[in-house]
Amino acid sequence: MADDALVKADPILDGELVDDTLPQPRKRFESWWLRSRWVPTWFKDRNQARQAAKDFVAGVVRSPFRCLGAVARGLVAAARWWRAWVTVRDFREAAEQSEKLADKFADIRALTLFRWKVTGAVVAGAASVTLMAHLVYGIVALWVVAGALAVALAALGRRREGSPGRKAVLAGPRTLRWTMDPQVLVDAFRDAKLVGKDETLRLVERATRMGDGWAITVDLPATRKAADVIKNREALASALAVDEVQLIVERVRGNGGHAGRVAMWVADEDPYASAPRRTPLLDAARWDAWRPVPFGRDARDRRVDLPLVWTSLLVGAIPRQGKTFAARLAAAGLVLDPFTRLYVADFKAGKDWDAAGRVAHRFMSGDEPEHVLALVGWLVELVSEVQGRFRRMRELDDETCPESKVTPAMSRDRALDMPITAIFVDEVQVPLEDRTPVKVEGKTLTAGEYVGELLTWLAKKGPAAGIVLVLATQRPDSKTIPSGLRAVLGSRFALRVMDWRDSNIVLGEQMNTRGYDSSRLLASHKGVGILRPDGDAQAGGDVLALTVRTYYMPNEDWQTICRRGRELREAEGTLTGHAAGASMPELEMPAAPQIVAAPRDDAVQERLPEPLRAVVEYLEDVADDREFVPTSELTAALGVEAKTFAAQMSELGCRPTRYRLTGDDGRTRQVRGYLIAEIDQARREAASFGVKGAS
Ligand SMILES: Nc1ncnc2c1ncn2[C@@H]1O[C@H](COP(=O)(O)OP(=O)(O)OP(=O)(O)O)[C@@H](O)[C@H]1O
Repeated sequence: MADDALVKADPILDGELVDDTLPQPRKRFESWWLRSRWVPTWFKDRNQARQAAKDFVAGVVRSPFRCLGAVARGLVAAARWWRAWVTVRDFREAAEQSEKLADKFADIRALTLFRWKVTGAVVAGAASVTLMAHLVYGIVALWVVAGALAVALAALGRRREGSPGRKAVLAGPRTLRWTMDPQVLVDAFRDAKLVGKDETLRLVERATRMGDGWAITVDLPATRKAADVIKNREALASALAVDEVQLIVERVRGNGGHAGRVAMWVADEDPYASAPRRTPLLDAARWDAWRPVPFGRDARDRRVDLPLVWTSLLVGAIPRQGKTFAARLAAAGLVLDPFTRLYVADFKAGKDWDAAGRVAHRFMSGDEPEHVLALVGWLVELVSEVQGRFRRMRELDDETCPESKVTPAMSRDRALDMPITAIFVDEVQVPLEDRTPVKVEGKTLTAGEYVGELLTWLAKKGPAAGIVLVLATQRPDSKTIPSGLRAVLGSRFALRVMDWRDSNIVLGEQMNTRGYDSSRLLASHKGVGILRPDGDAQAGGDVLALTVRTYYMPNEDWQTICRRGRELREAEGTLTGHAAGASMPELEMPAAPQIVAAPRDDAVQERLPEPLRAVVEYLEDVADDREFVPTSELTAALGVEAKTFAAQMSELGCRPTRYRLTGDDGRTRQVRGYLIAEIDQARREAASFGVKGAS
């Protein structure tokens, strides 16, 4: 195809290198101007100035109508006052209340008559004065009188701050009224119980048109928190009469913000109803894996990029919501970097990932037990790769490797052989739930448990060594994804799930109470999910999480990207493994369950509670394949007192049992001790608890 042959060149940029990590000089006046409370915001910001000009023009155009309205209201108010005066209403009501109306009737009538006369005299006097003025000064006098009367009536009928006049029972749609009348916004905050009855908001930035919606920044009253507004976004959306997907509420952080400053944006219509956008990677000739990958757009149509290096990603959702599409987007950026090594395991066994076979170092698609065992093989391979990388990094000089972390230069240096290596596992619940037995260090585990352990180890240790883990699952429940694994996956993306518990499992505990619950997303909003970026990687600036609609990358675009990735690898000479046509190494597809060594994690071992740590170390030193170890042997070896030892071990979940042992003399005796499997179970539980506690 002709478009295959055409490769877009990188843009040629001309510029000057500026080290913006150094403190930048800023002119004092400029700094004062921008920070001062006395300088109006429209002098500081072009957008605000434009909006102020628009508001001014709108104000001028609307002013005759507003003036007319005020005069009419004034006329009504004056008429009401006069009626009450002329009928002596206050006197009459007081008499009614004290049940003396009959006694006072004559007085009231006399007073009414008198007030009518006064009214008549005033009207006649005013009319004759006006007439005389007209005769003396002509028509001008009439205009002056009418003008003075209008001004007086308009002043009487003007809307006073905080009293927007009489409210109709059915006020009609509230939508967007707040953009013109900030009092409506204050009322909405009060109705949503975000501010008290006597509290009000302070306008920081007036309502401005931004994209296809309106943005406004307000300060909450002292002690009220922006986090609560985010949490109760739905109530505020209801008070403003918009769908909650149209309302974006963010806390303003950093220098210009504080805990009570809220930036709101209200979309004119459902921001996800429009056609999805294609990924910009389609136009990129190549990509750098170290650059955050274009992932999607938020409701305000701002681009959201996802850093992948030095972190890992968990994608969770119910079926058909766009999980695979999201994971493929992350993969696309790495496919377009020829220095990246890819492992792709598609347990969905569909066609979605097939194109990755052209570029991947290891690739498989299937959901049989042999595929799970192949994955075990890959993971073991990656574990030893990570251990090897750390060993080699220790030997490198400080200039090449300043810390025990892969750098961009190191990842591209072929002599060092430490490329960014990403492993994508779609439908990761399939291997995690597999029950095929595998023997590890003489102990039998299910393949699922072992995959869980290996993935946890890789997610914890791998990122610094340039390993990126991307896992997608259809079943984000606590039984499928071990908590130890979840705790170490840095970035999370939750598309629609069944309930808030599943959402919390993907996004993290208590996220629903902080206003992030992906079970509330609409089924029709495919590809829309909540992204919780890695705190260290800072994908979304300072936000905790944000709603994103992923770019749309159908299969044909994905194939184009993979084809381009292959061409780039061919040109750089980095095509390896499966993509280069290498036959599957034995490790990849073992015929029978294989014995593989569990990775030893010194850091976790260090954190094991005593005396478990001492027991584990002793058993490792002895290194035999017994099923049972007598208590007497352990107490003698560790030099501890038997009773205390038994109590401590019980607390850690290891209870002693009686076991038949055959002695050297051939006689069988019953001894008390511990099953190795139980000790191992306690070790694993303590280790994963340690990870959770540390994170
Ligand atoms: N960003 C997007 N914009 C619009 N539609 C999308 C987007 N992402 C995914 N979709 C649509 O959602 C459908 C389901 O996507 P995908 O196959 O990724 O779902 P899945 O969650 O992986 O499903 P399963 O669990 O069945 O594997 C796709 O066919 C696609 O048309």
